[in-house]
Amino acid sequence: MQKEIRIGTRESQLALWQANLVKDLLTAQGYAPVLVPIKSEGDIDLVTPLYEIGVQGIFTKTLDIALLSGRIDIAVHSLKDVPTQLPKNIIQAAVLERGPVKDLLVYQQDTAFLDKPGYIANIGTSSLRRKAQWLRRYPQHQIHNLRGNVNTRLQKLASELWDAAIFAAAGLERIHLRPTNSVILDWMLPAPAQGAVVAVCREDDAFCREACAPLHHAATALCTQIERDFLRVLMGGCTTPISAYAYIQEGTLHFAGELSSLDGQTFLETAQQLPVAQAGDIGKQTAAEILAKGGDKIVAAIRNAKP
Ligand SMILES: NCc1[nH]cc(CCC(=O)O)c1CC(=O)O
Repeated sequence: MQKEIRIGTRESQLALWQANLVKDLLTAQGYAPVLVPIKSEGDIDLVTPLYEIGVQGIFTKTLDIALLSGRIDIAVHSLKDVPTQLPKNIIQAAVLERGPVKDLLVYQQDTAFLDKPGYIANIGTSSLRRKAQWLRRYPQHQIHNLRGNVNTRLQKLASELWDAAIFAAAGLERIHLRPTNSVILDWMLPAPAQGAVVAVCREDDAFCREACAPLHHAATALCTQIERDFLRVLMGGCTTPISAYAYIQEGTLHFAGELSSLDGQTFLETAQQLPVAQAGDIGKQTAAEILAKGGDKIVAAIRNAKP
């Protein structure tokens, strides 16, 4: 009999969808995976000192601990939620082929409000990146905080008198919750690694690394690594108005990245195209250039604005 692979996941509908995807792919490879849903960090007795293992991300912390303590063998995450610095002894075992990348506007009535001059629309989002880009395009609009998982955020939008709210298309489309009243925001530059799913495991777990290897999608891994390099060099793992998107078309890697002030009024951006084979360091390089061009001042202002 095959050795069981325990896949740890958060309990939201999207998290379970992602974990089931990994489960199905591993099953197809002949493995015997089982899901281990794990409650959010508040429900767990945290004995292991976090600072010792260097665990950072609020979404990934609990699963990192479960992994390092041997309670699970693999953890599945939205790569967007994973800190750029992984904890010691945790590695990306597989970056899955990317799904929908863009952001999505879910509106209450229609989108006519976008073209009404002077109209002060109410828009829900808690993302600094979405807020900054939205306010640059629609400076008069009012942004409202909208937290929670995609299900609770959709409910909240429906219960508020807001005009619209912004979501990751991947989050809604994957669990078939994209409402008819929605439109892709093609002009909005997504978050680093948006739409990508990662399976992580312990570095010393040769069995799981081998099991996950066929799930790895090299092009997605390269593109998201470039995007996350851009984020890491600019700002580290904090939530920030940093956007980055890389994709490959006919051997050419296209990269766009942006650092914005919180109000969206000041921003520095980069757009690059180069052969895939030469693209590995482009996220790091362009982030360093942006810092040197005054990005350091934008970053300092963002840090100081934080409570
Ligand atoms: N920040 C939460 C989060 N993390 C991943 C997704 C959706 C899936 C993805 O972007 O890969 C979402 C929801 C959202 O941003 O609307």
